[in-house]
Order: sequence, then C-alpha cells, then structure tokens
Amino acid sequence: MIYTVTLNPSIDYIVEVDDLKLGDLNRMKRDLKLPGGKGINVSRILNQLGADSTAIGFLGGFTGRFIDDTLREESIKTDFVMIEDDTRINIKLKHGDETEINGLGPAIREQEADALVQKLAGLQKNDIVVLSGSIPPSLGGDFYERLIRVCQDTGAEFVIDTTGEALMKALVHKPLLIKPNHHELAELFGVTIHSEEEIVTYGRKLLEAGAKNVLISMAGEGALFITADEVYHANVPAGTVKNSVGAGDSMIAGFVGTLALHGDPIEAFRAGVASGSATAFSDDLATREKIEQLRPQVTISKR
Ligand SMILES: Nc1ncnc2c1ncn2[C@@H]1O[C@H](COP(=O)(O)OP(=O)(O)O)[C@@H](O)[C@H]1O
Ligand SMILES: O=P(O)(O)OC[C@H]1O[C@](O)(COP(=O)(O)O)[C@@H](O)[C@@H]1O
Repeated sequence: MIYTVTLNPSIDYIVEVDDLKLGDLNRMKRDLKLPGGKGINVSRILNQLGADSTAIGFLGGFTGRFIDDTLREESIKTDFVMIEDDTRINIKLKHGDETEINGLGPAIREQEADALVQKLAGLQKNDIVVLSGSIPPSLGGDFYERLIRVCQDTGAEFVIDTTGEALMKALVHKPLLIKPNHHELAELFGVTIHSEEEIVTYGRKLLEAGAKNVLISMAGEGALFITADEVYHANVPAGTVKNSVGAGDSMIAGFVGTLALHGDPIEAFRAGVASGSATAFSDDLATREKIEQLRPQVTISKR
C-alpha cells in the first residue's frame, strides 16, 4: 500500500484576475477551490493512475472537512488525524503570472502529533510512504525525522518531497525518491546553477548523500533522472499551461505509482513527466485520459 502524508494540507484557492492592481479593488474573473497539499495531490493522481493509496496527515475545521469530503467523493481512502485548529487556505493568484501565498498552517497539539505517529506504526515492509510538503511550525522542524524513524523500524520505503534542512537530513536514511526542482537544487547547495552539467553534478551529490533515485524537474524545460549508473533526460510534451500548481506532486505520483505497479524506473520517469505536464495543462490536477494522451509524447534520452 502507498501512504501519502500531508502534515500541512490546504484548500488551494485559485483566483484569476485580468489585470492585478495593488492597493485597488480587483474583481475575480474566475475562482476555484481545490483540495491541496502535496501528499493529497499525490493521492489524487495515484487514484487516476489506478494505484491505491491512503491519504493521512492532519485536517481540522470546515476547511479540513471540505478536503476529506472531496477525497472521499473521489473514492480515495483517507485516515487523517482530526485537529482542533482549521486547515489553512493557500491563495494561488493568476494574473498573467502565478503568484502564490501559502499559509503557515494550524497549531497542532502534542496528542494530535502522537496520534499520527501511531497511525504509521502499523506499516509493513512493502509499503511506500510519501512524505510531502511543509511542516506546520507548531510541529517543529524535525517531525519528518520522527516519521522516517517509524518507516525504518517497520521496513517501509519512504519518498520525501520537502526543501532545505528537512530534506538534507532525510538523505542519510536512503529515501526511495526525492524530486527537487532546479531552483530548489541550487538553494540546497547555496549556489547558482547555469547548465545541465551543473544540475547533474549537484544531483549526483544527493545520490551520494543517500537518495536511491533523484529526479530534477525543470518545469517547461523537461526533467532529469539521475541514478547510480546513468543520467536520463526527458522533454516535456507540447501544450498550453493552465495551472502549474501540483505539477511537481503529479510528477512524484506518476513515478511512484508506475514504479509500484510495473517496477520499471524508466517507464516511471516517463509517467512522472506525463503526469506533471498533464496537470500543468489542466485547471485542476490531471485526469487519467490527459496523462495517457501525453505519455507517448515524452521522449527519454541517455545523457
Ligand atoms: N510549463 C510547463 N510545461 C510543460 N510541463 C510542465 C510545465 N511546468 C511543469 N511541467 C511538468 O511538471 C513537472 C514538474 O514541474 P516543476 O514546476 O518543475 O515542479 P514543482 O511544481 O515541484 O516546482 C515538470 O517536469 C513537467 O513535466
Ligand atoms: O506545504 P507547502 O510547501 O506550503 O506546499 C503546499 C502547496 O503545494 C501544493 O501541493 C502544490 O505543490 P507543487 O506545485 O510543488 O506540486 C499545493 O497544493 C499547496 O498549496
């Protein structure tokens, strides 16, 4: 079974305006409320790909109920710890460009945190746990380490999609997959990256530090898959970008779901890129049809 863990879910409130005027009244042209948060997005795409998952994490208040209801309507299994405080709302402003304002996240009490750790204690050897997104400040920066310890005690594999120190600290525990984008990769090492060669150099350092598979996404510029033996490049399919929120999560879901279902890492890479682009070309996350339509357009070449 695949478990996705979203410590800090959100309602993604997508707001479109024609021409953003700061300090003035703006009227929305269109708006959309979606269940969000990185692990939740992974579960929604896994569901499209026919891979079963259970979405867990913390949900609270009216915002939390909306997310749980929406996932259940899509027949996605959920097992969240229900908390006192409200789940956050993240604003995704489309005004020609994409501007995002993400909330800090709710207060999480000690008993609520313990309840989540307890849920993972029943993991089994062949399970995969996808740990995704920011950590609400009230949990403390080392909460992922606590969850990784549980994965290791039970023998479950884990994937981690977060940034900065939390990601670097996780590497020594040998995550099945990490997927920084090229900007996050540069930030991790405090450098500016100018070429694909440099991306590969720093990507390899993540492998050496312990990651089993490294994907580096580069939005519309394609993606790199760096393994112990090879480096592969994928192009992105042609299409019109509608909403790239969740593209990275979709890529992780495409990779992990395909690897779990078929065991072929190159096909998993192809499915990851097709899923990411299918989401970028959609208002909401990608549908199965859109992913299947794009999959043959992804060409993978050895570097
Ligand atoms: N502008 C785009 N055109 C086509 N595909 C895109 C675009 N933006 C994102 N994608 C797809 O989604 C994947 C992840 O996107 P990226 O923006 O790099 O990740 P993140 O959302 O984590 O920053 C890319 O590898 C690509 O397949
Ligand atoms: O936990 P964070 O880092 O604040 O990110 C949460 C946001 O990321 C998303 O999961 C989208 O992530 P990606 O665009 O990186 O795939 C949104 O649904 C959510 O609003």
